Formats: sequence, structure tokens, C-alpha cells
Amino acid sequence: MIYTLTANPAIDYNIACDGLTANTVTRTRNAVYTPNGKGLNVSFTLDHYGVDTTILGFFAGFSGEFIVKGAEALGVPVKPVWTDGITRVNVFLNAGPDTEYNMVNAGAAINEANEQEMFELIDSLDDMTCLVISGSLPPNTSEGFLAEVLRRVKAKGAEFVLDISSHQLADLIALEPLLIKPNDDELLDIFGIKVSGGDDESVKGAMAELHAKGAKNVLLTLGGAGAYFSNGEHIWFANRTFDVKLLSTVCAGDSSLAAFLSVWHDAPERVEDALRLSMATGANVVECPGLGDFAKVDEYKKHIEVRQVC
Ligand SMILES: O=P(O)(O)OC[C@@]1(O)O[C@H](CO)[C@@H](O)[C@@H]1O
Repeated sequence: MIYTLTANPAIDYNIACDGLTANTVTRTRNAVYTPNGKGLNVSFTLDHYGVDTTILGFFAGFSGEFIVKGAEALGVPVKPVWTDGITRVNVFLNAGPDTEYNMVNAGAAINEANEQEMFELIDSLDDMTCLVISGSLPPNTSEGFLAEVLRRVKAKGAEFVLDISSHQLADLIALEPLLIKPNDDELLDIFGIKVSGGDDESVKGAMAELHAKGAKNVLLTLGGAGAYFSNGEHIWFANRTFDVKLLSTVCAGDSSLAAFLSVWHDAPERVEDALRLSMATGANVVECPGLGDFAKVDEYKKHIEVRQVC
């Protein structure tokens, strides 16, 4: 079973308006409230593609209940650790063509007892084969929280995937994650490695460095400019050959990761199929508020180009 851990979940509140002006009332429309957070988005997408998954996370207050009930209503089980406070609501405003405002809050603080409960919960999960850890950490998370989670996951013989933008990734990579999914900005910010889309040589160097540091596999996403995947032996590049009607890039990275995993996790030789599904899924998600319904993925898959770089 693939579990996901979202230490800092959120209700995503998507709204739209025509332009945003200070000191005046802005009437918004198309309000959509959905249960989210990066790992939840991964689980929802895995579930959509028929992969068994369960959500782990810290949840608090009425908004935490909304998320847990919402996920369960979608048919994805949740094992929550309840904390004090109110789980955050993040606001994603589309203010016109190519104009997104993403307002992401800090989240509800956790404490040592909450962390301990999460450790014990993880210890009790005998069917965990892989844990996907995604997103930010809530206020007050202890410095060693993620390392301790990973120690316990490894003690079970399970693998783990990291999709975090924290600088802790620079140390945690040494614990040999099955997969990391940085984007180009995170690569520069966390590892000081600069890559340019389309410049295969810069990517080859970056991948070699990330493998040397401990990553078993790397999915490097470049937003609308495609993605590279490296398994330490070969590198592939995938990109779409069509334009999308961009509404919101929120959730696109999470759904791309999950779509990739839904194929590759059990069939690592099917890299090209995994990349095609991943790119098609991301392209469909950016056209929707939140994750959307994946309705165009089959069509989009036909228009993804994949080439082996080396
Ligand atoms: O603050 P984090 O955890 O980095 O990001 C949280 C978040 O912005 O990421 C998801 C999209 O990737 C949203 O569903 C969610 O609100």
C-alpha cells in the first residue's frame, strides 16, 4: 500500500475575478472549496488511477474535519492525527488570463505529542510498502521530525518518496529515497544546481549529482516546459506538443507525481508510459480549479513526446 503523509494539509479555496485592485471591493465568482494538501492530492490521483492508497496527516478543527470527511467521501481512507487549532485554508485566485495569486498560510502548529502519535501510527502500518511525503511542515515541527519518520519507514523495509521544498532535503537525500521530485527552482534553492529546460547537458550533470548524494531516482519537473526522469542509468525527457488553457497550476505537480508513480511504482521498466501519463495529467489539471476530473488525460496522452536522452 502506498501511504502519503501530508503534515500540513489545507482546504484549497479557488476563486476567480476580473482583475484585482487595492482598496476596492472585488466581487469574486466560481468559488470551489476542496480537501487538499500535497500528499492528499497525490492520494486522490493515485486512487483515480486505481492504486490503493491511504492518507496520513495532522488535522485540526472544523477545516480538518472537512478535509478528512471529504477525502473519505471520495473513497480514500484517512488515518488522521488530530491536533489543536484550525487546519489552514489556502486561497488561489485567478484574476484573469495568466494571472494567478496563490495565498498559502502557515498552518496549525503541532507539538511533540502529535509527532509521537504519528510515529506510533507509522510503526503500526504493516502494509506500508512506500510512503510519499509531500509539502511543507506546520509551525513548531521539530527539526528531526522527518528524519525520524524516515528512520521508522526504513525499519519496516518500506521505500519513501520525497516531494518537499524544505532545505532539509539536502540532508534527507542521503537516506536514499526511492524517488525525489524537485522542480528547477527547488534544485537551485536547495542544492545550488542550475538546470535549463532543453539543455540536456546541464540536466545530465544535475542528475549525476543527485544520484551521488543518495537519490535512487529523480523526476525533475520544469512546469510547462516538461520533465526529465533519471533512474541512475538512463535519462528521459517528456514534453507536451499542445497548448493548454491555463486556469491554475495548483495541484499540477502533485498529480503529475502521482500519475507517474501509478505506472512506474509497480513497473519500473515502463518509464515512457509513466511519463506520458504524468505529463497528460498535469496538463489537464492546470485547466481546472484544483485537481479537476482528469477527463482529457486519455486524449492528451496521445500528444506527449518522450525521448531517451542517454
Ligand atoms: O504549503 P505547501 O504544503 O507546500 O503547499 C500546500 C498547497 O499549496 O500545495 C497544494 C498544491 O501543490 C495545495 O493543494 C496546497 O494548498
